[in-house]
Amino acid sequence: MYNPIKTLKTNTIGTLNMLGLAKRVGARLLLASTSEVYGDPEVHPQSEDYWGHVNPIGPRACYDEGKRVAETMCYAYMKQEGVEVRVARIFNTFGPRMHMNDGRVVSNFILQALQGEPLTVYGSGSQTRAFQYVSDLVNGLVALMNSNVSSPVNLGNPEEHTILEFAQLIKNLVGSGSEIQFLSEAQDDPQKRKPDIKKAKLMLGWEPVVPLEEGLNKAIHYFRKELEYQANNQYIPKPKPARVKKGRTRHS
Ligand SMILES: O=C(O)[C@H]1O[C@H](OP(=O)(O)OP(=O)(O)OC[C@H]2O[C@@H](n3ccc(=O)[nH]c3=O)[C@H](O)[C@@H]2O)[C@H](O)[C@@H](O)[C@@H]1O
Repeated sequence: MYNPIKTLKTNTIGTLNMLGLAKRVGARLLLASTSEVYGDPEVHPQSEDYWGHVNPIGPRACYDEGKRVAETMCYAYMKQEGVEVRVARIFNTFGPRMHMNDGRVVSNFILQALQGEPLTVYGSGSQTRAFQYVSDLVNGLVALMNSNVSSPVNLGNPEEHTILEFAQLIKNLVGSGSEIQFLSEAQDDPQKRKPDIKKAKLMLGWEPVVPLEEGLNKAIHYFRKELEYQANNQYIPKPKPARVKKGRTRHS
């Protein structure tokens, strides 16, 4: 994490401030929680009743533990002060208008493929993720806020891929000649992640509808236009460098 103290303050003090405000004005509060509360999960797929597997002192802890305590605070305010809370556990999400340089895998791979740079895979690429398109998430959040479900709900697309498959898919969709470059694995990187969305289906009547390739094509289109625009303005964004330990680099 780029700034662990700021991440912790936002998740803890920020959530506390918002809960205080919600109590004062009688508002319903939506917590944008995360699949990261499950850590590097030993249960697969992850359902809401799984308590998770988080390293409390690792490099991701500021985010994982920050979100976990944010959830704890929501339920303390609900119980003690009657604040209405809705808690969405959001799984990996992408789409147009996502930040081009925040270092996440979708933005990195698309930028790298469009710029003819190597696609940087951390570790062997056998770790998995399931990616949801942003409009599906927004519909899920609206359904959750309009529901009477106060317990946490997973919002994600259960279509799971390895990161290496994902790199190849993006290369193909972009039509890029980029090579795939293997870098050292990121510390405490969750090895598997896939949402169990039975609860959202049953209680919200929600499920994702946008196929992965369709969503990726929209994101690629957006990134291409942004690059063109920024090239005309003399600014070429670069993918954020690998947030990994120094190590041996392999090429495929
Ligand atoms: O959606 C979620 O649940 C969480 O997902 C992400 O965390 P992460 O799954 O680690 O997302 P990425 O940083 O995009 O990484 C996904 C995978 O791709 C790998 N990766 C990432 C970037 C890259 O250039 N190459 C690469 O192989 C990572 O090691 C990881 O295995 C976000 O960083 C969190 O904010 C969010 O809460």
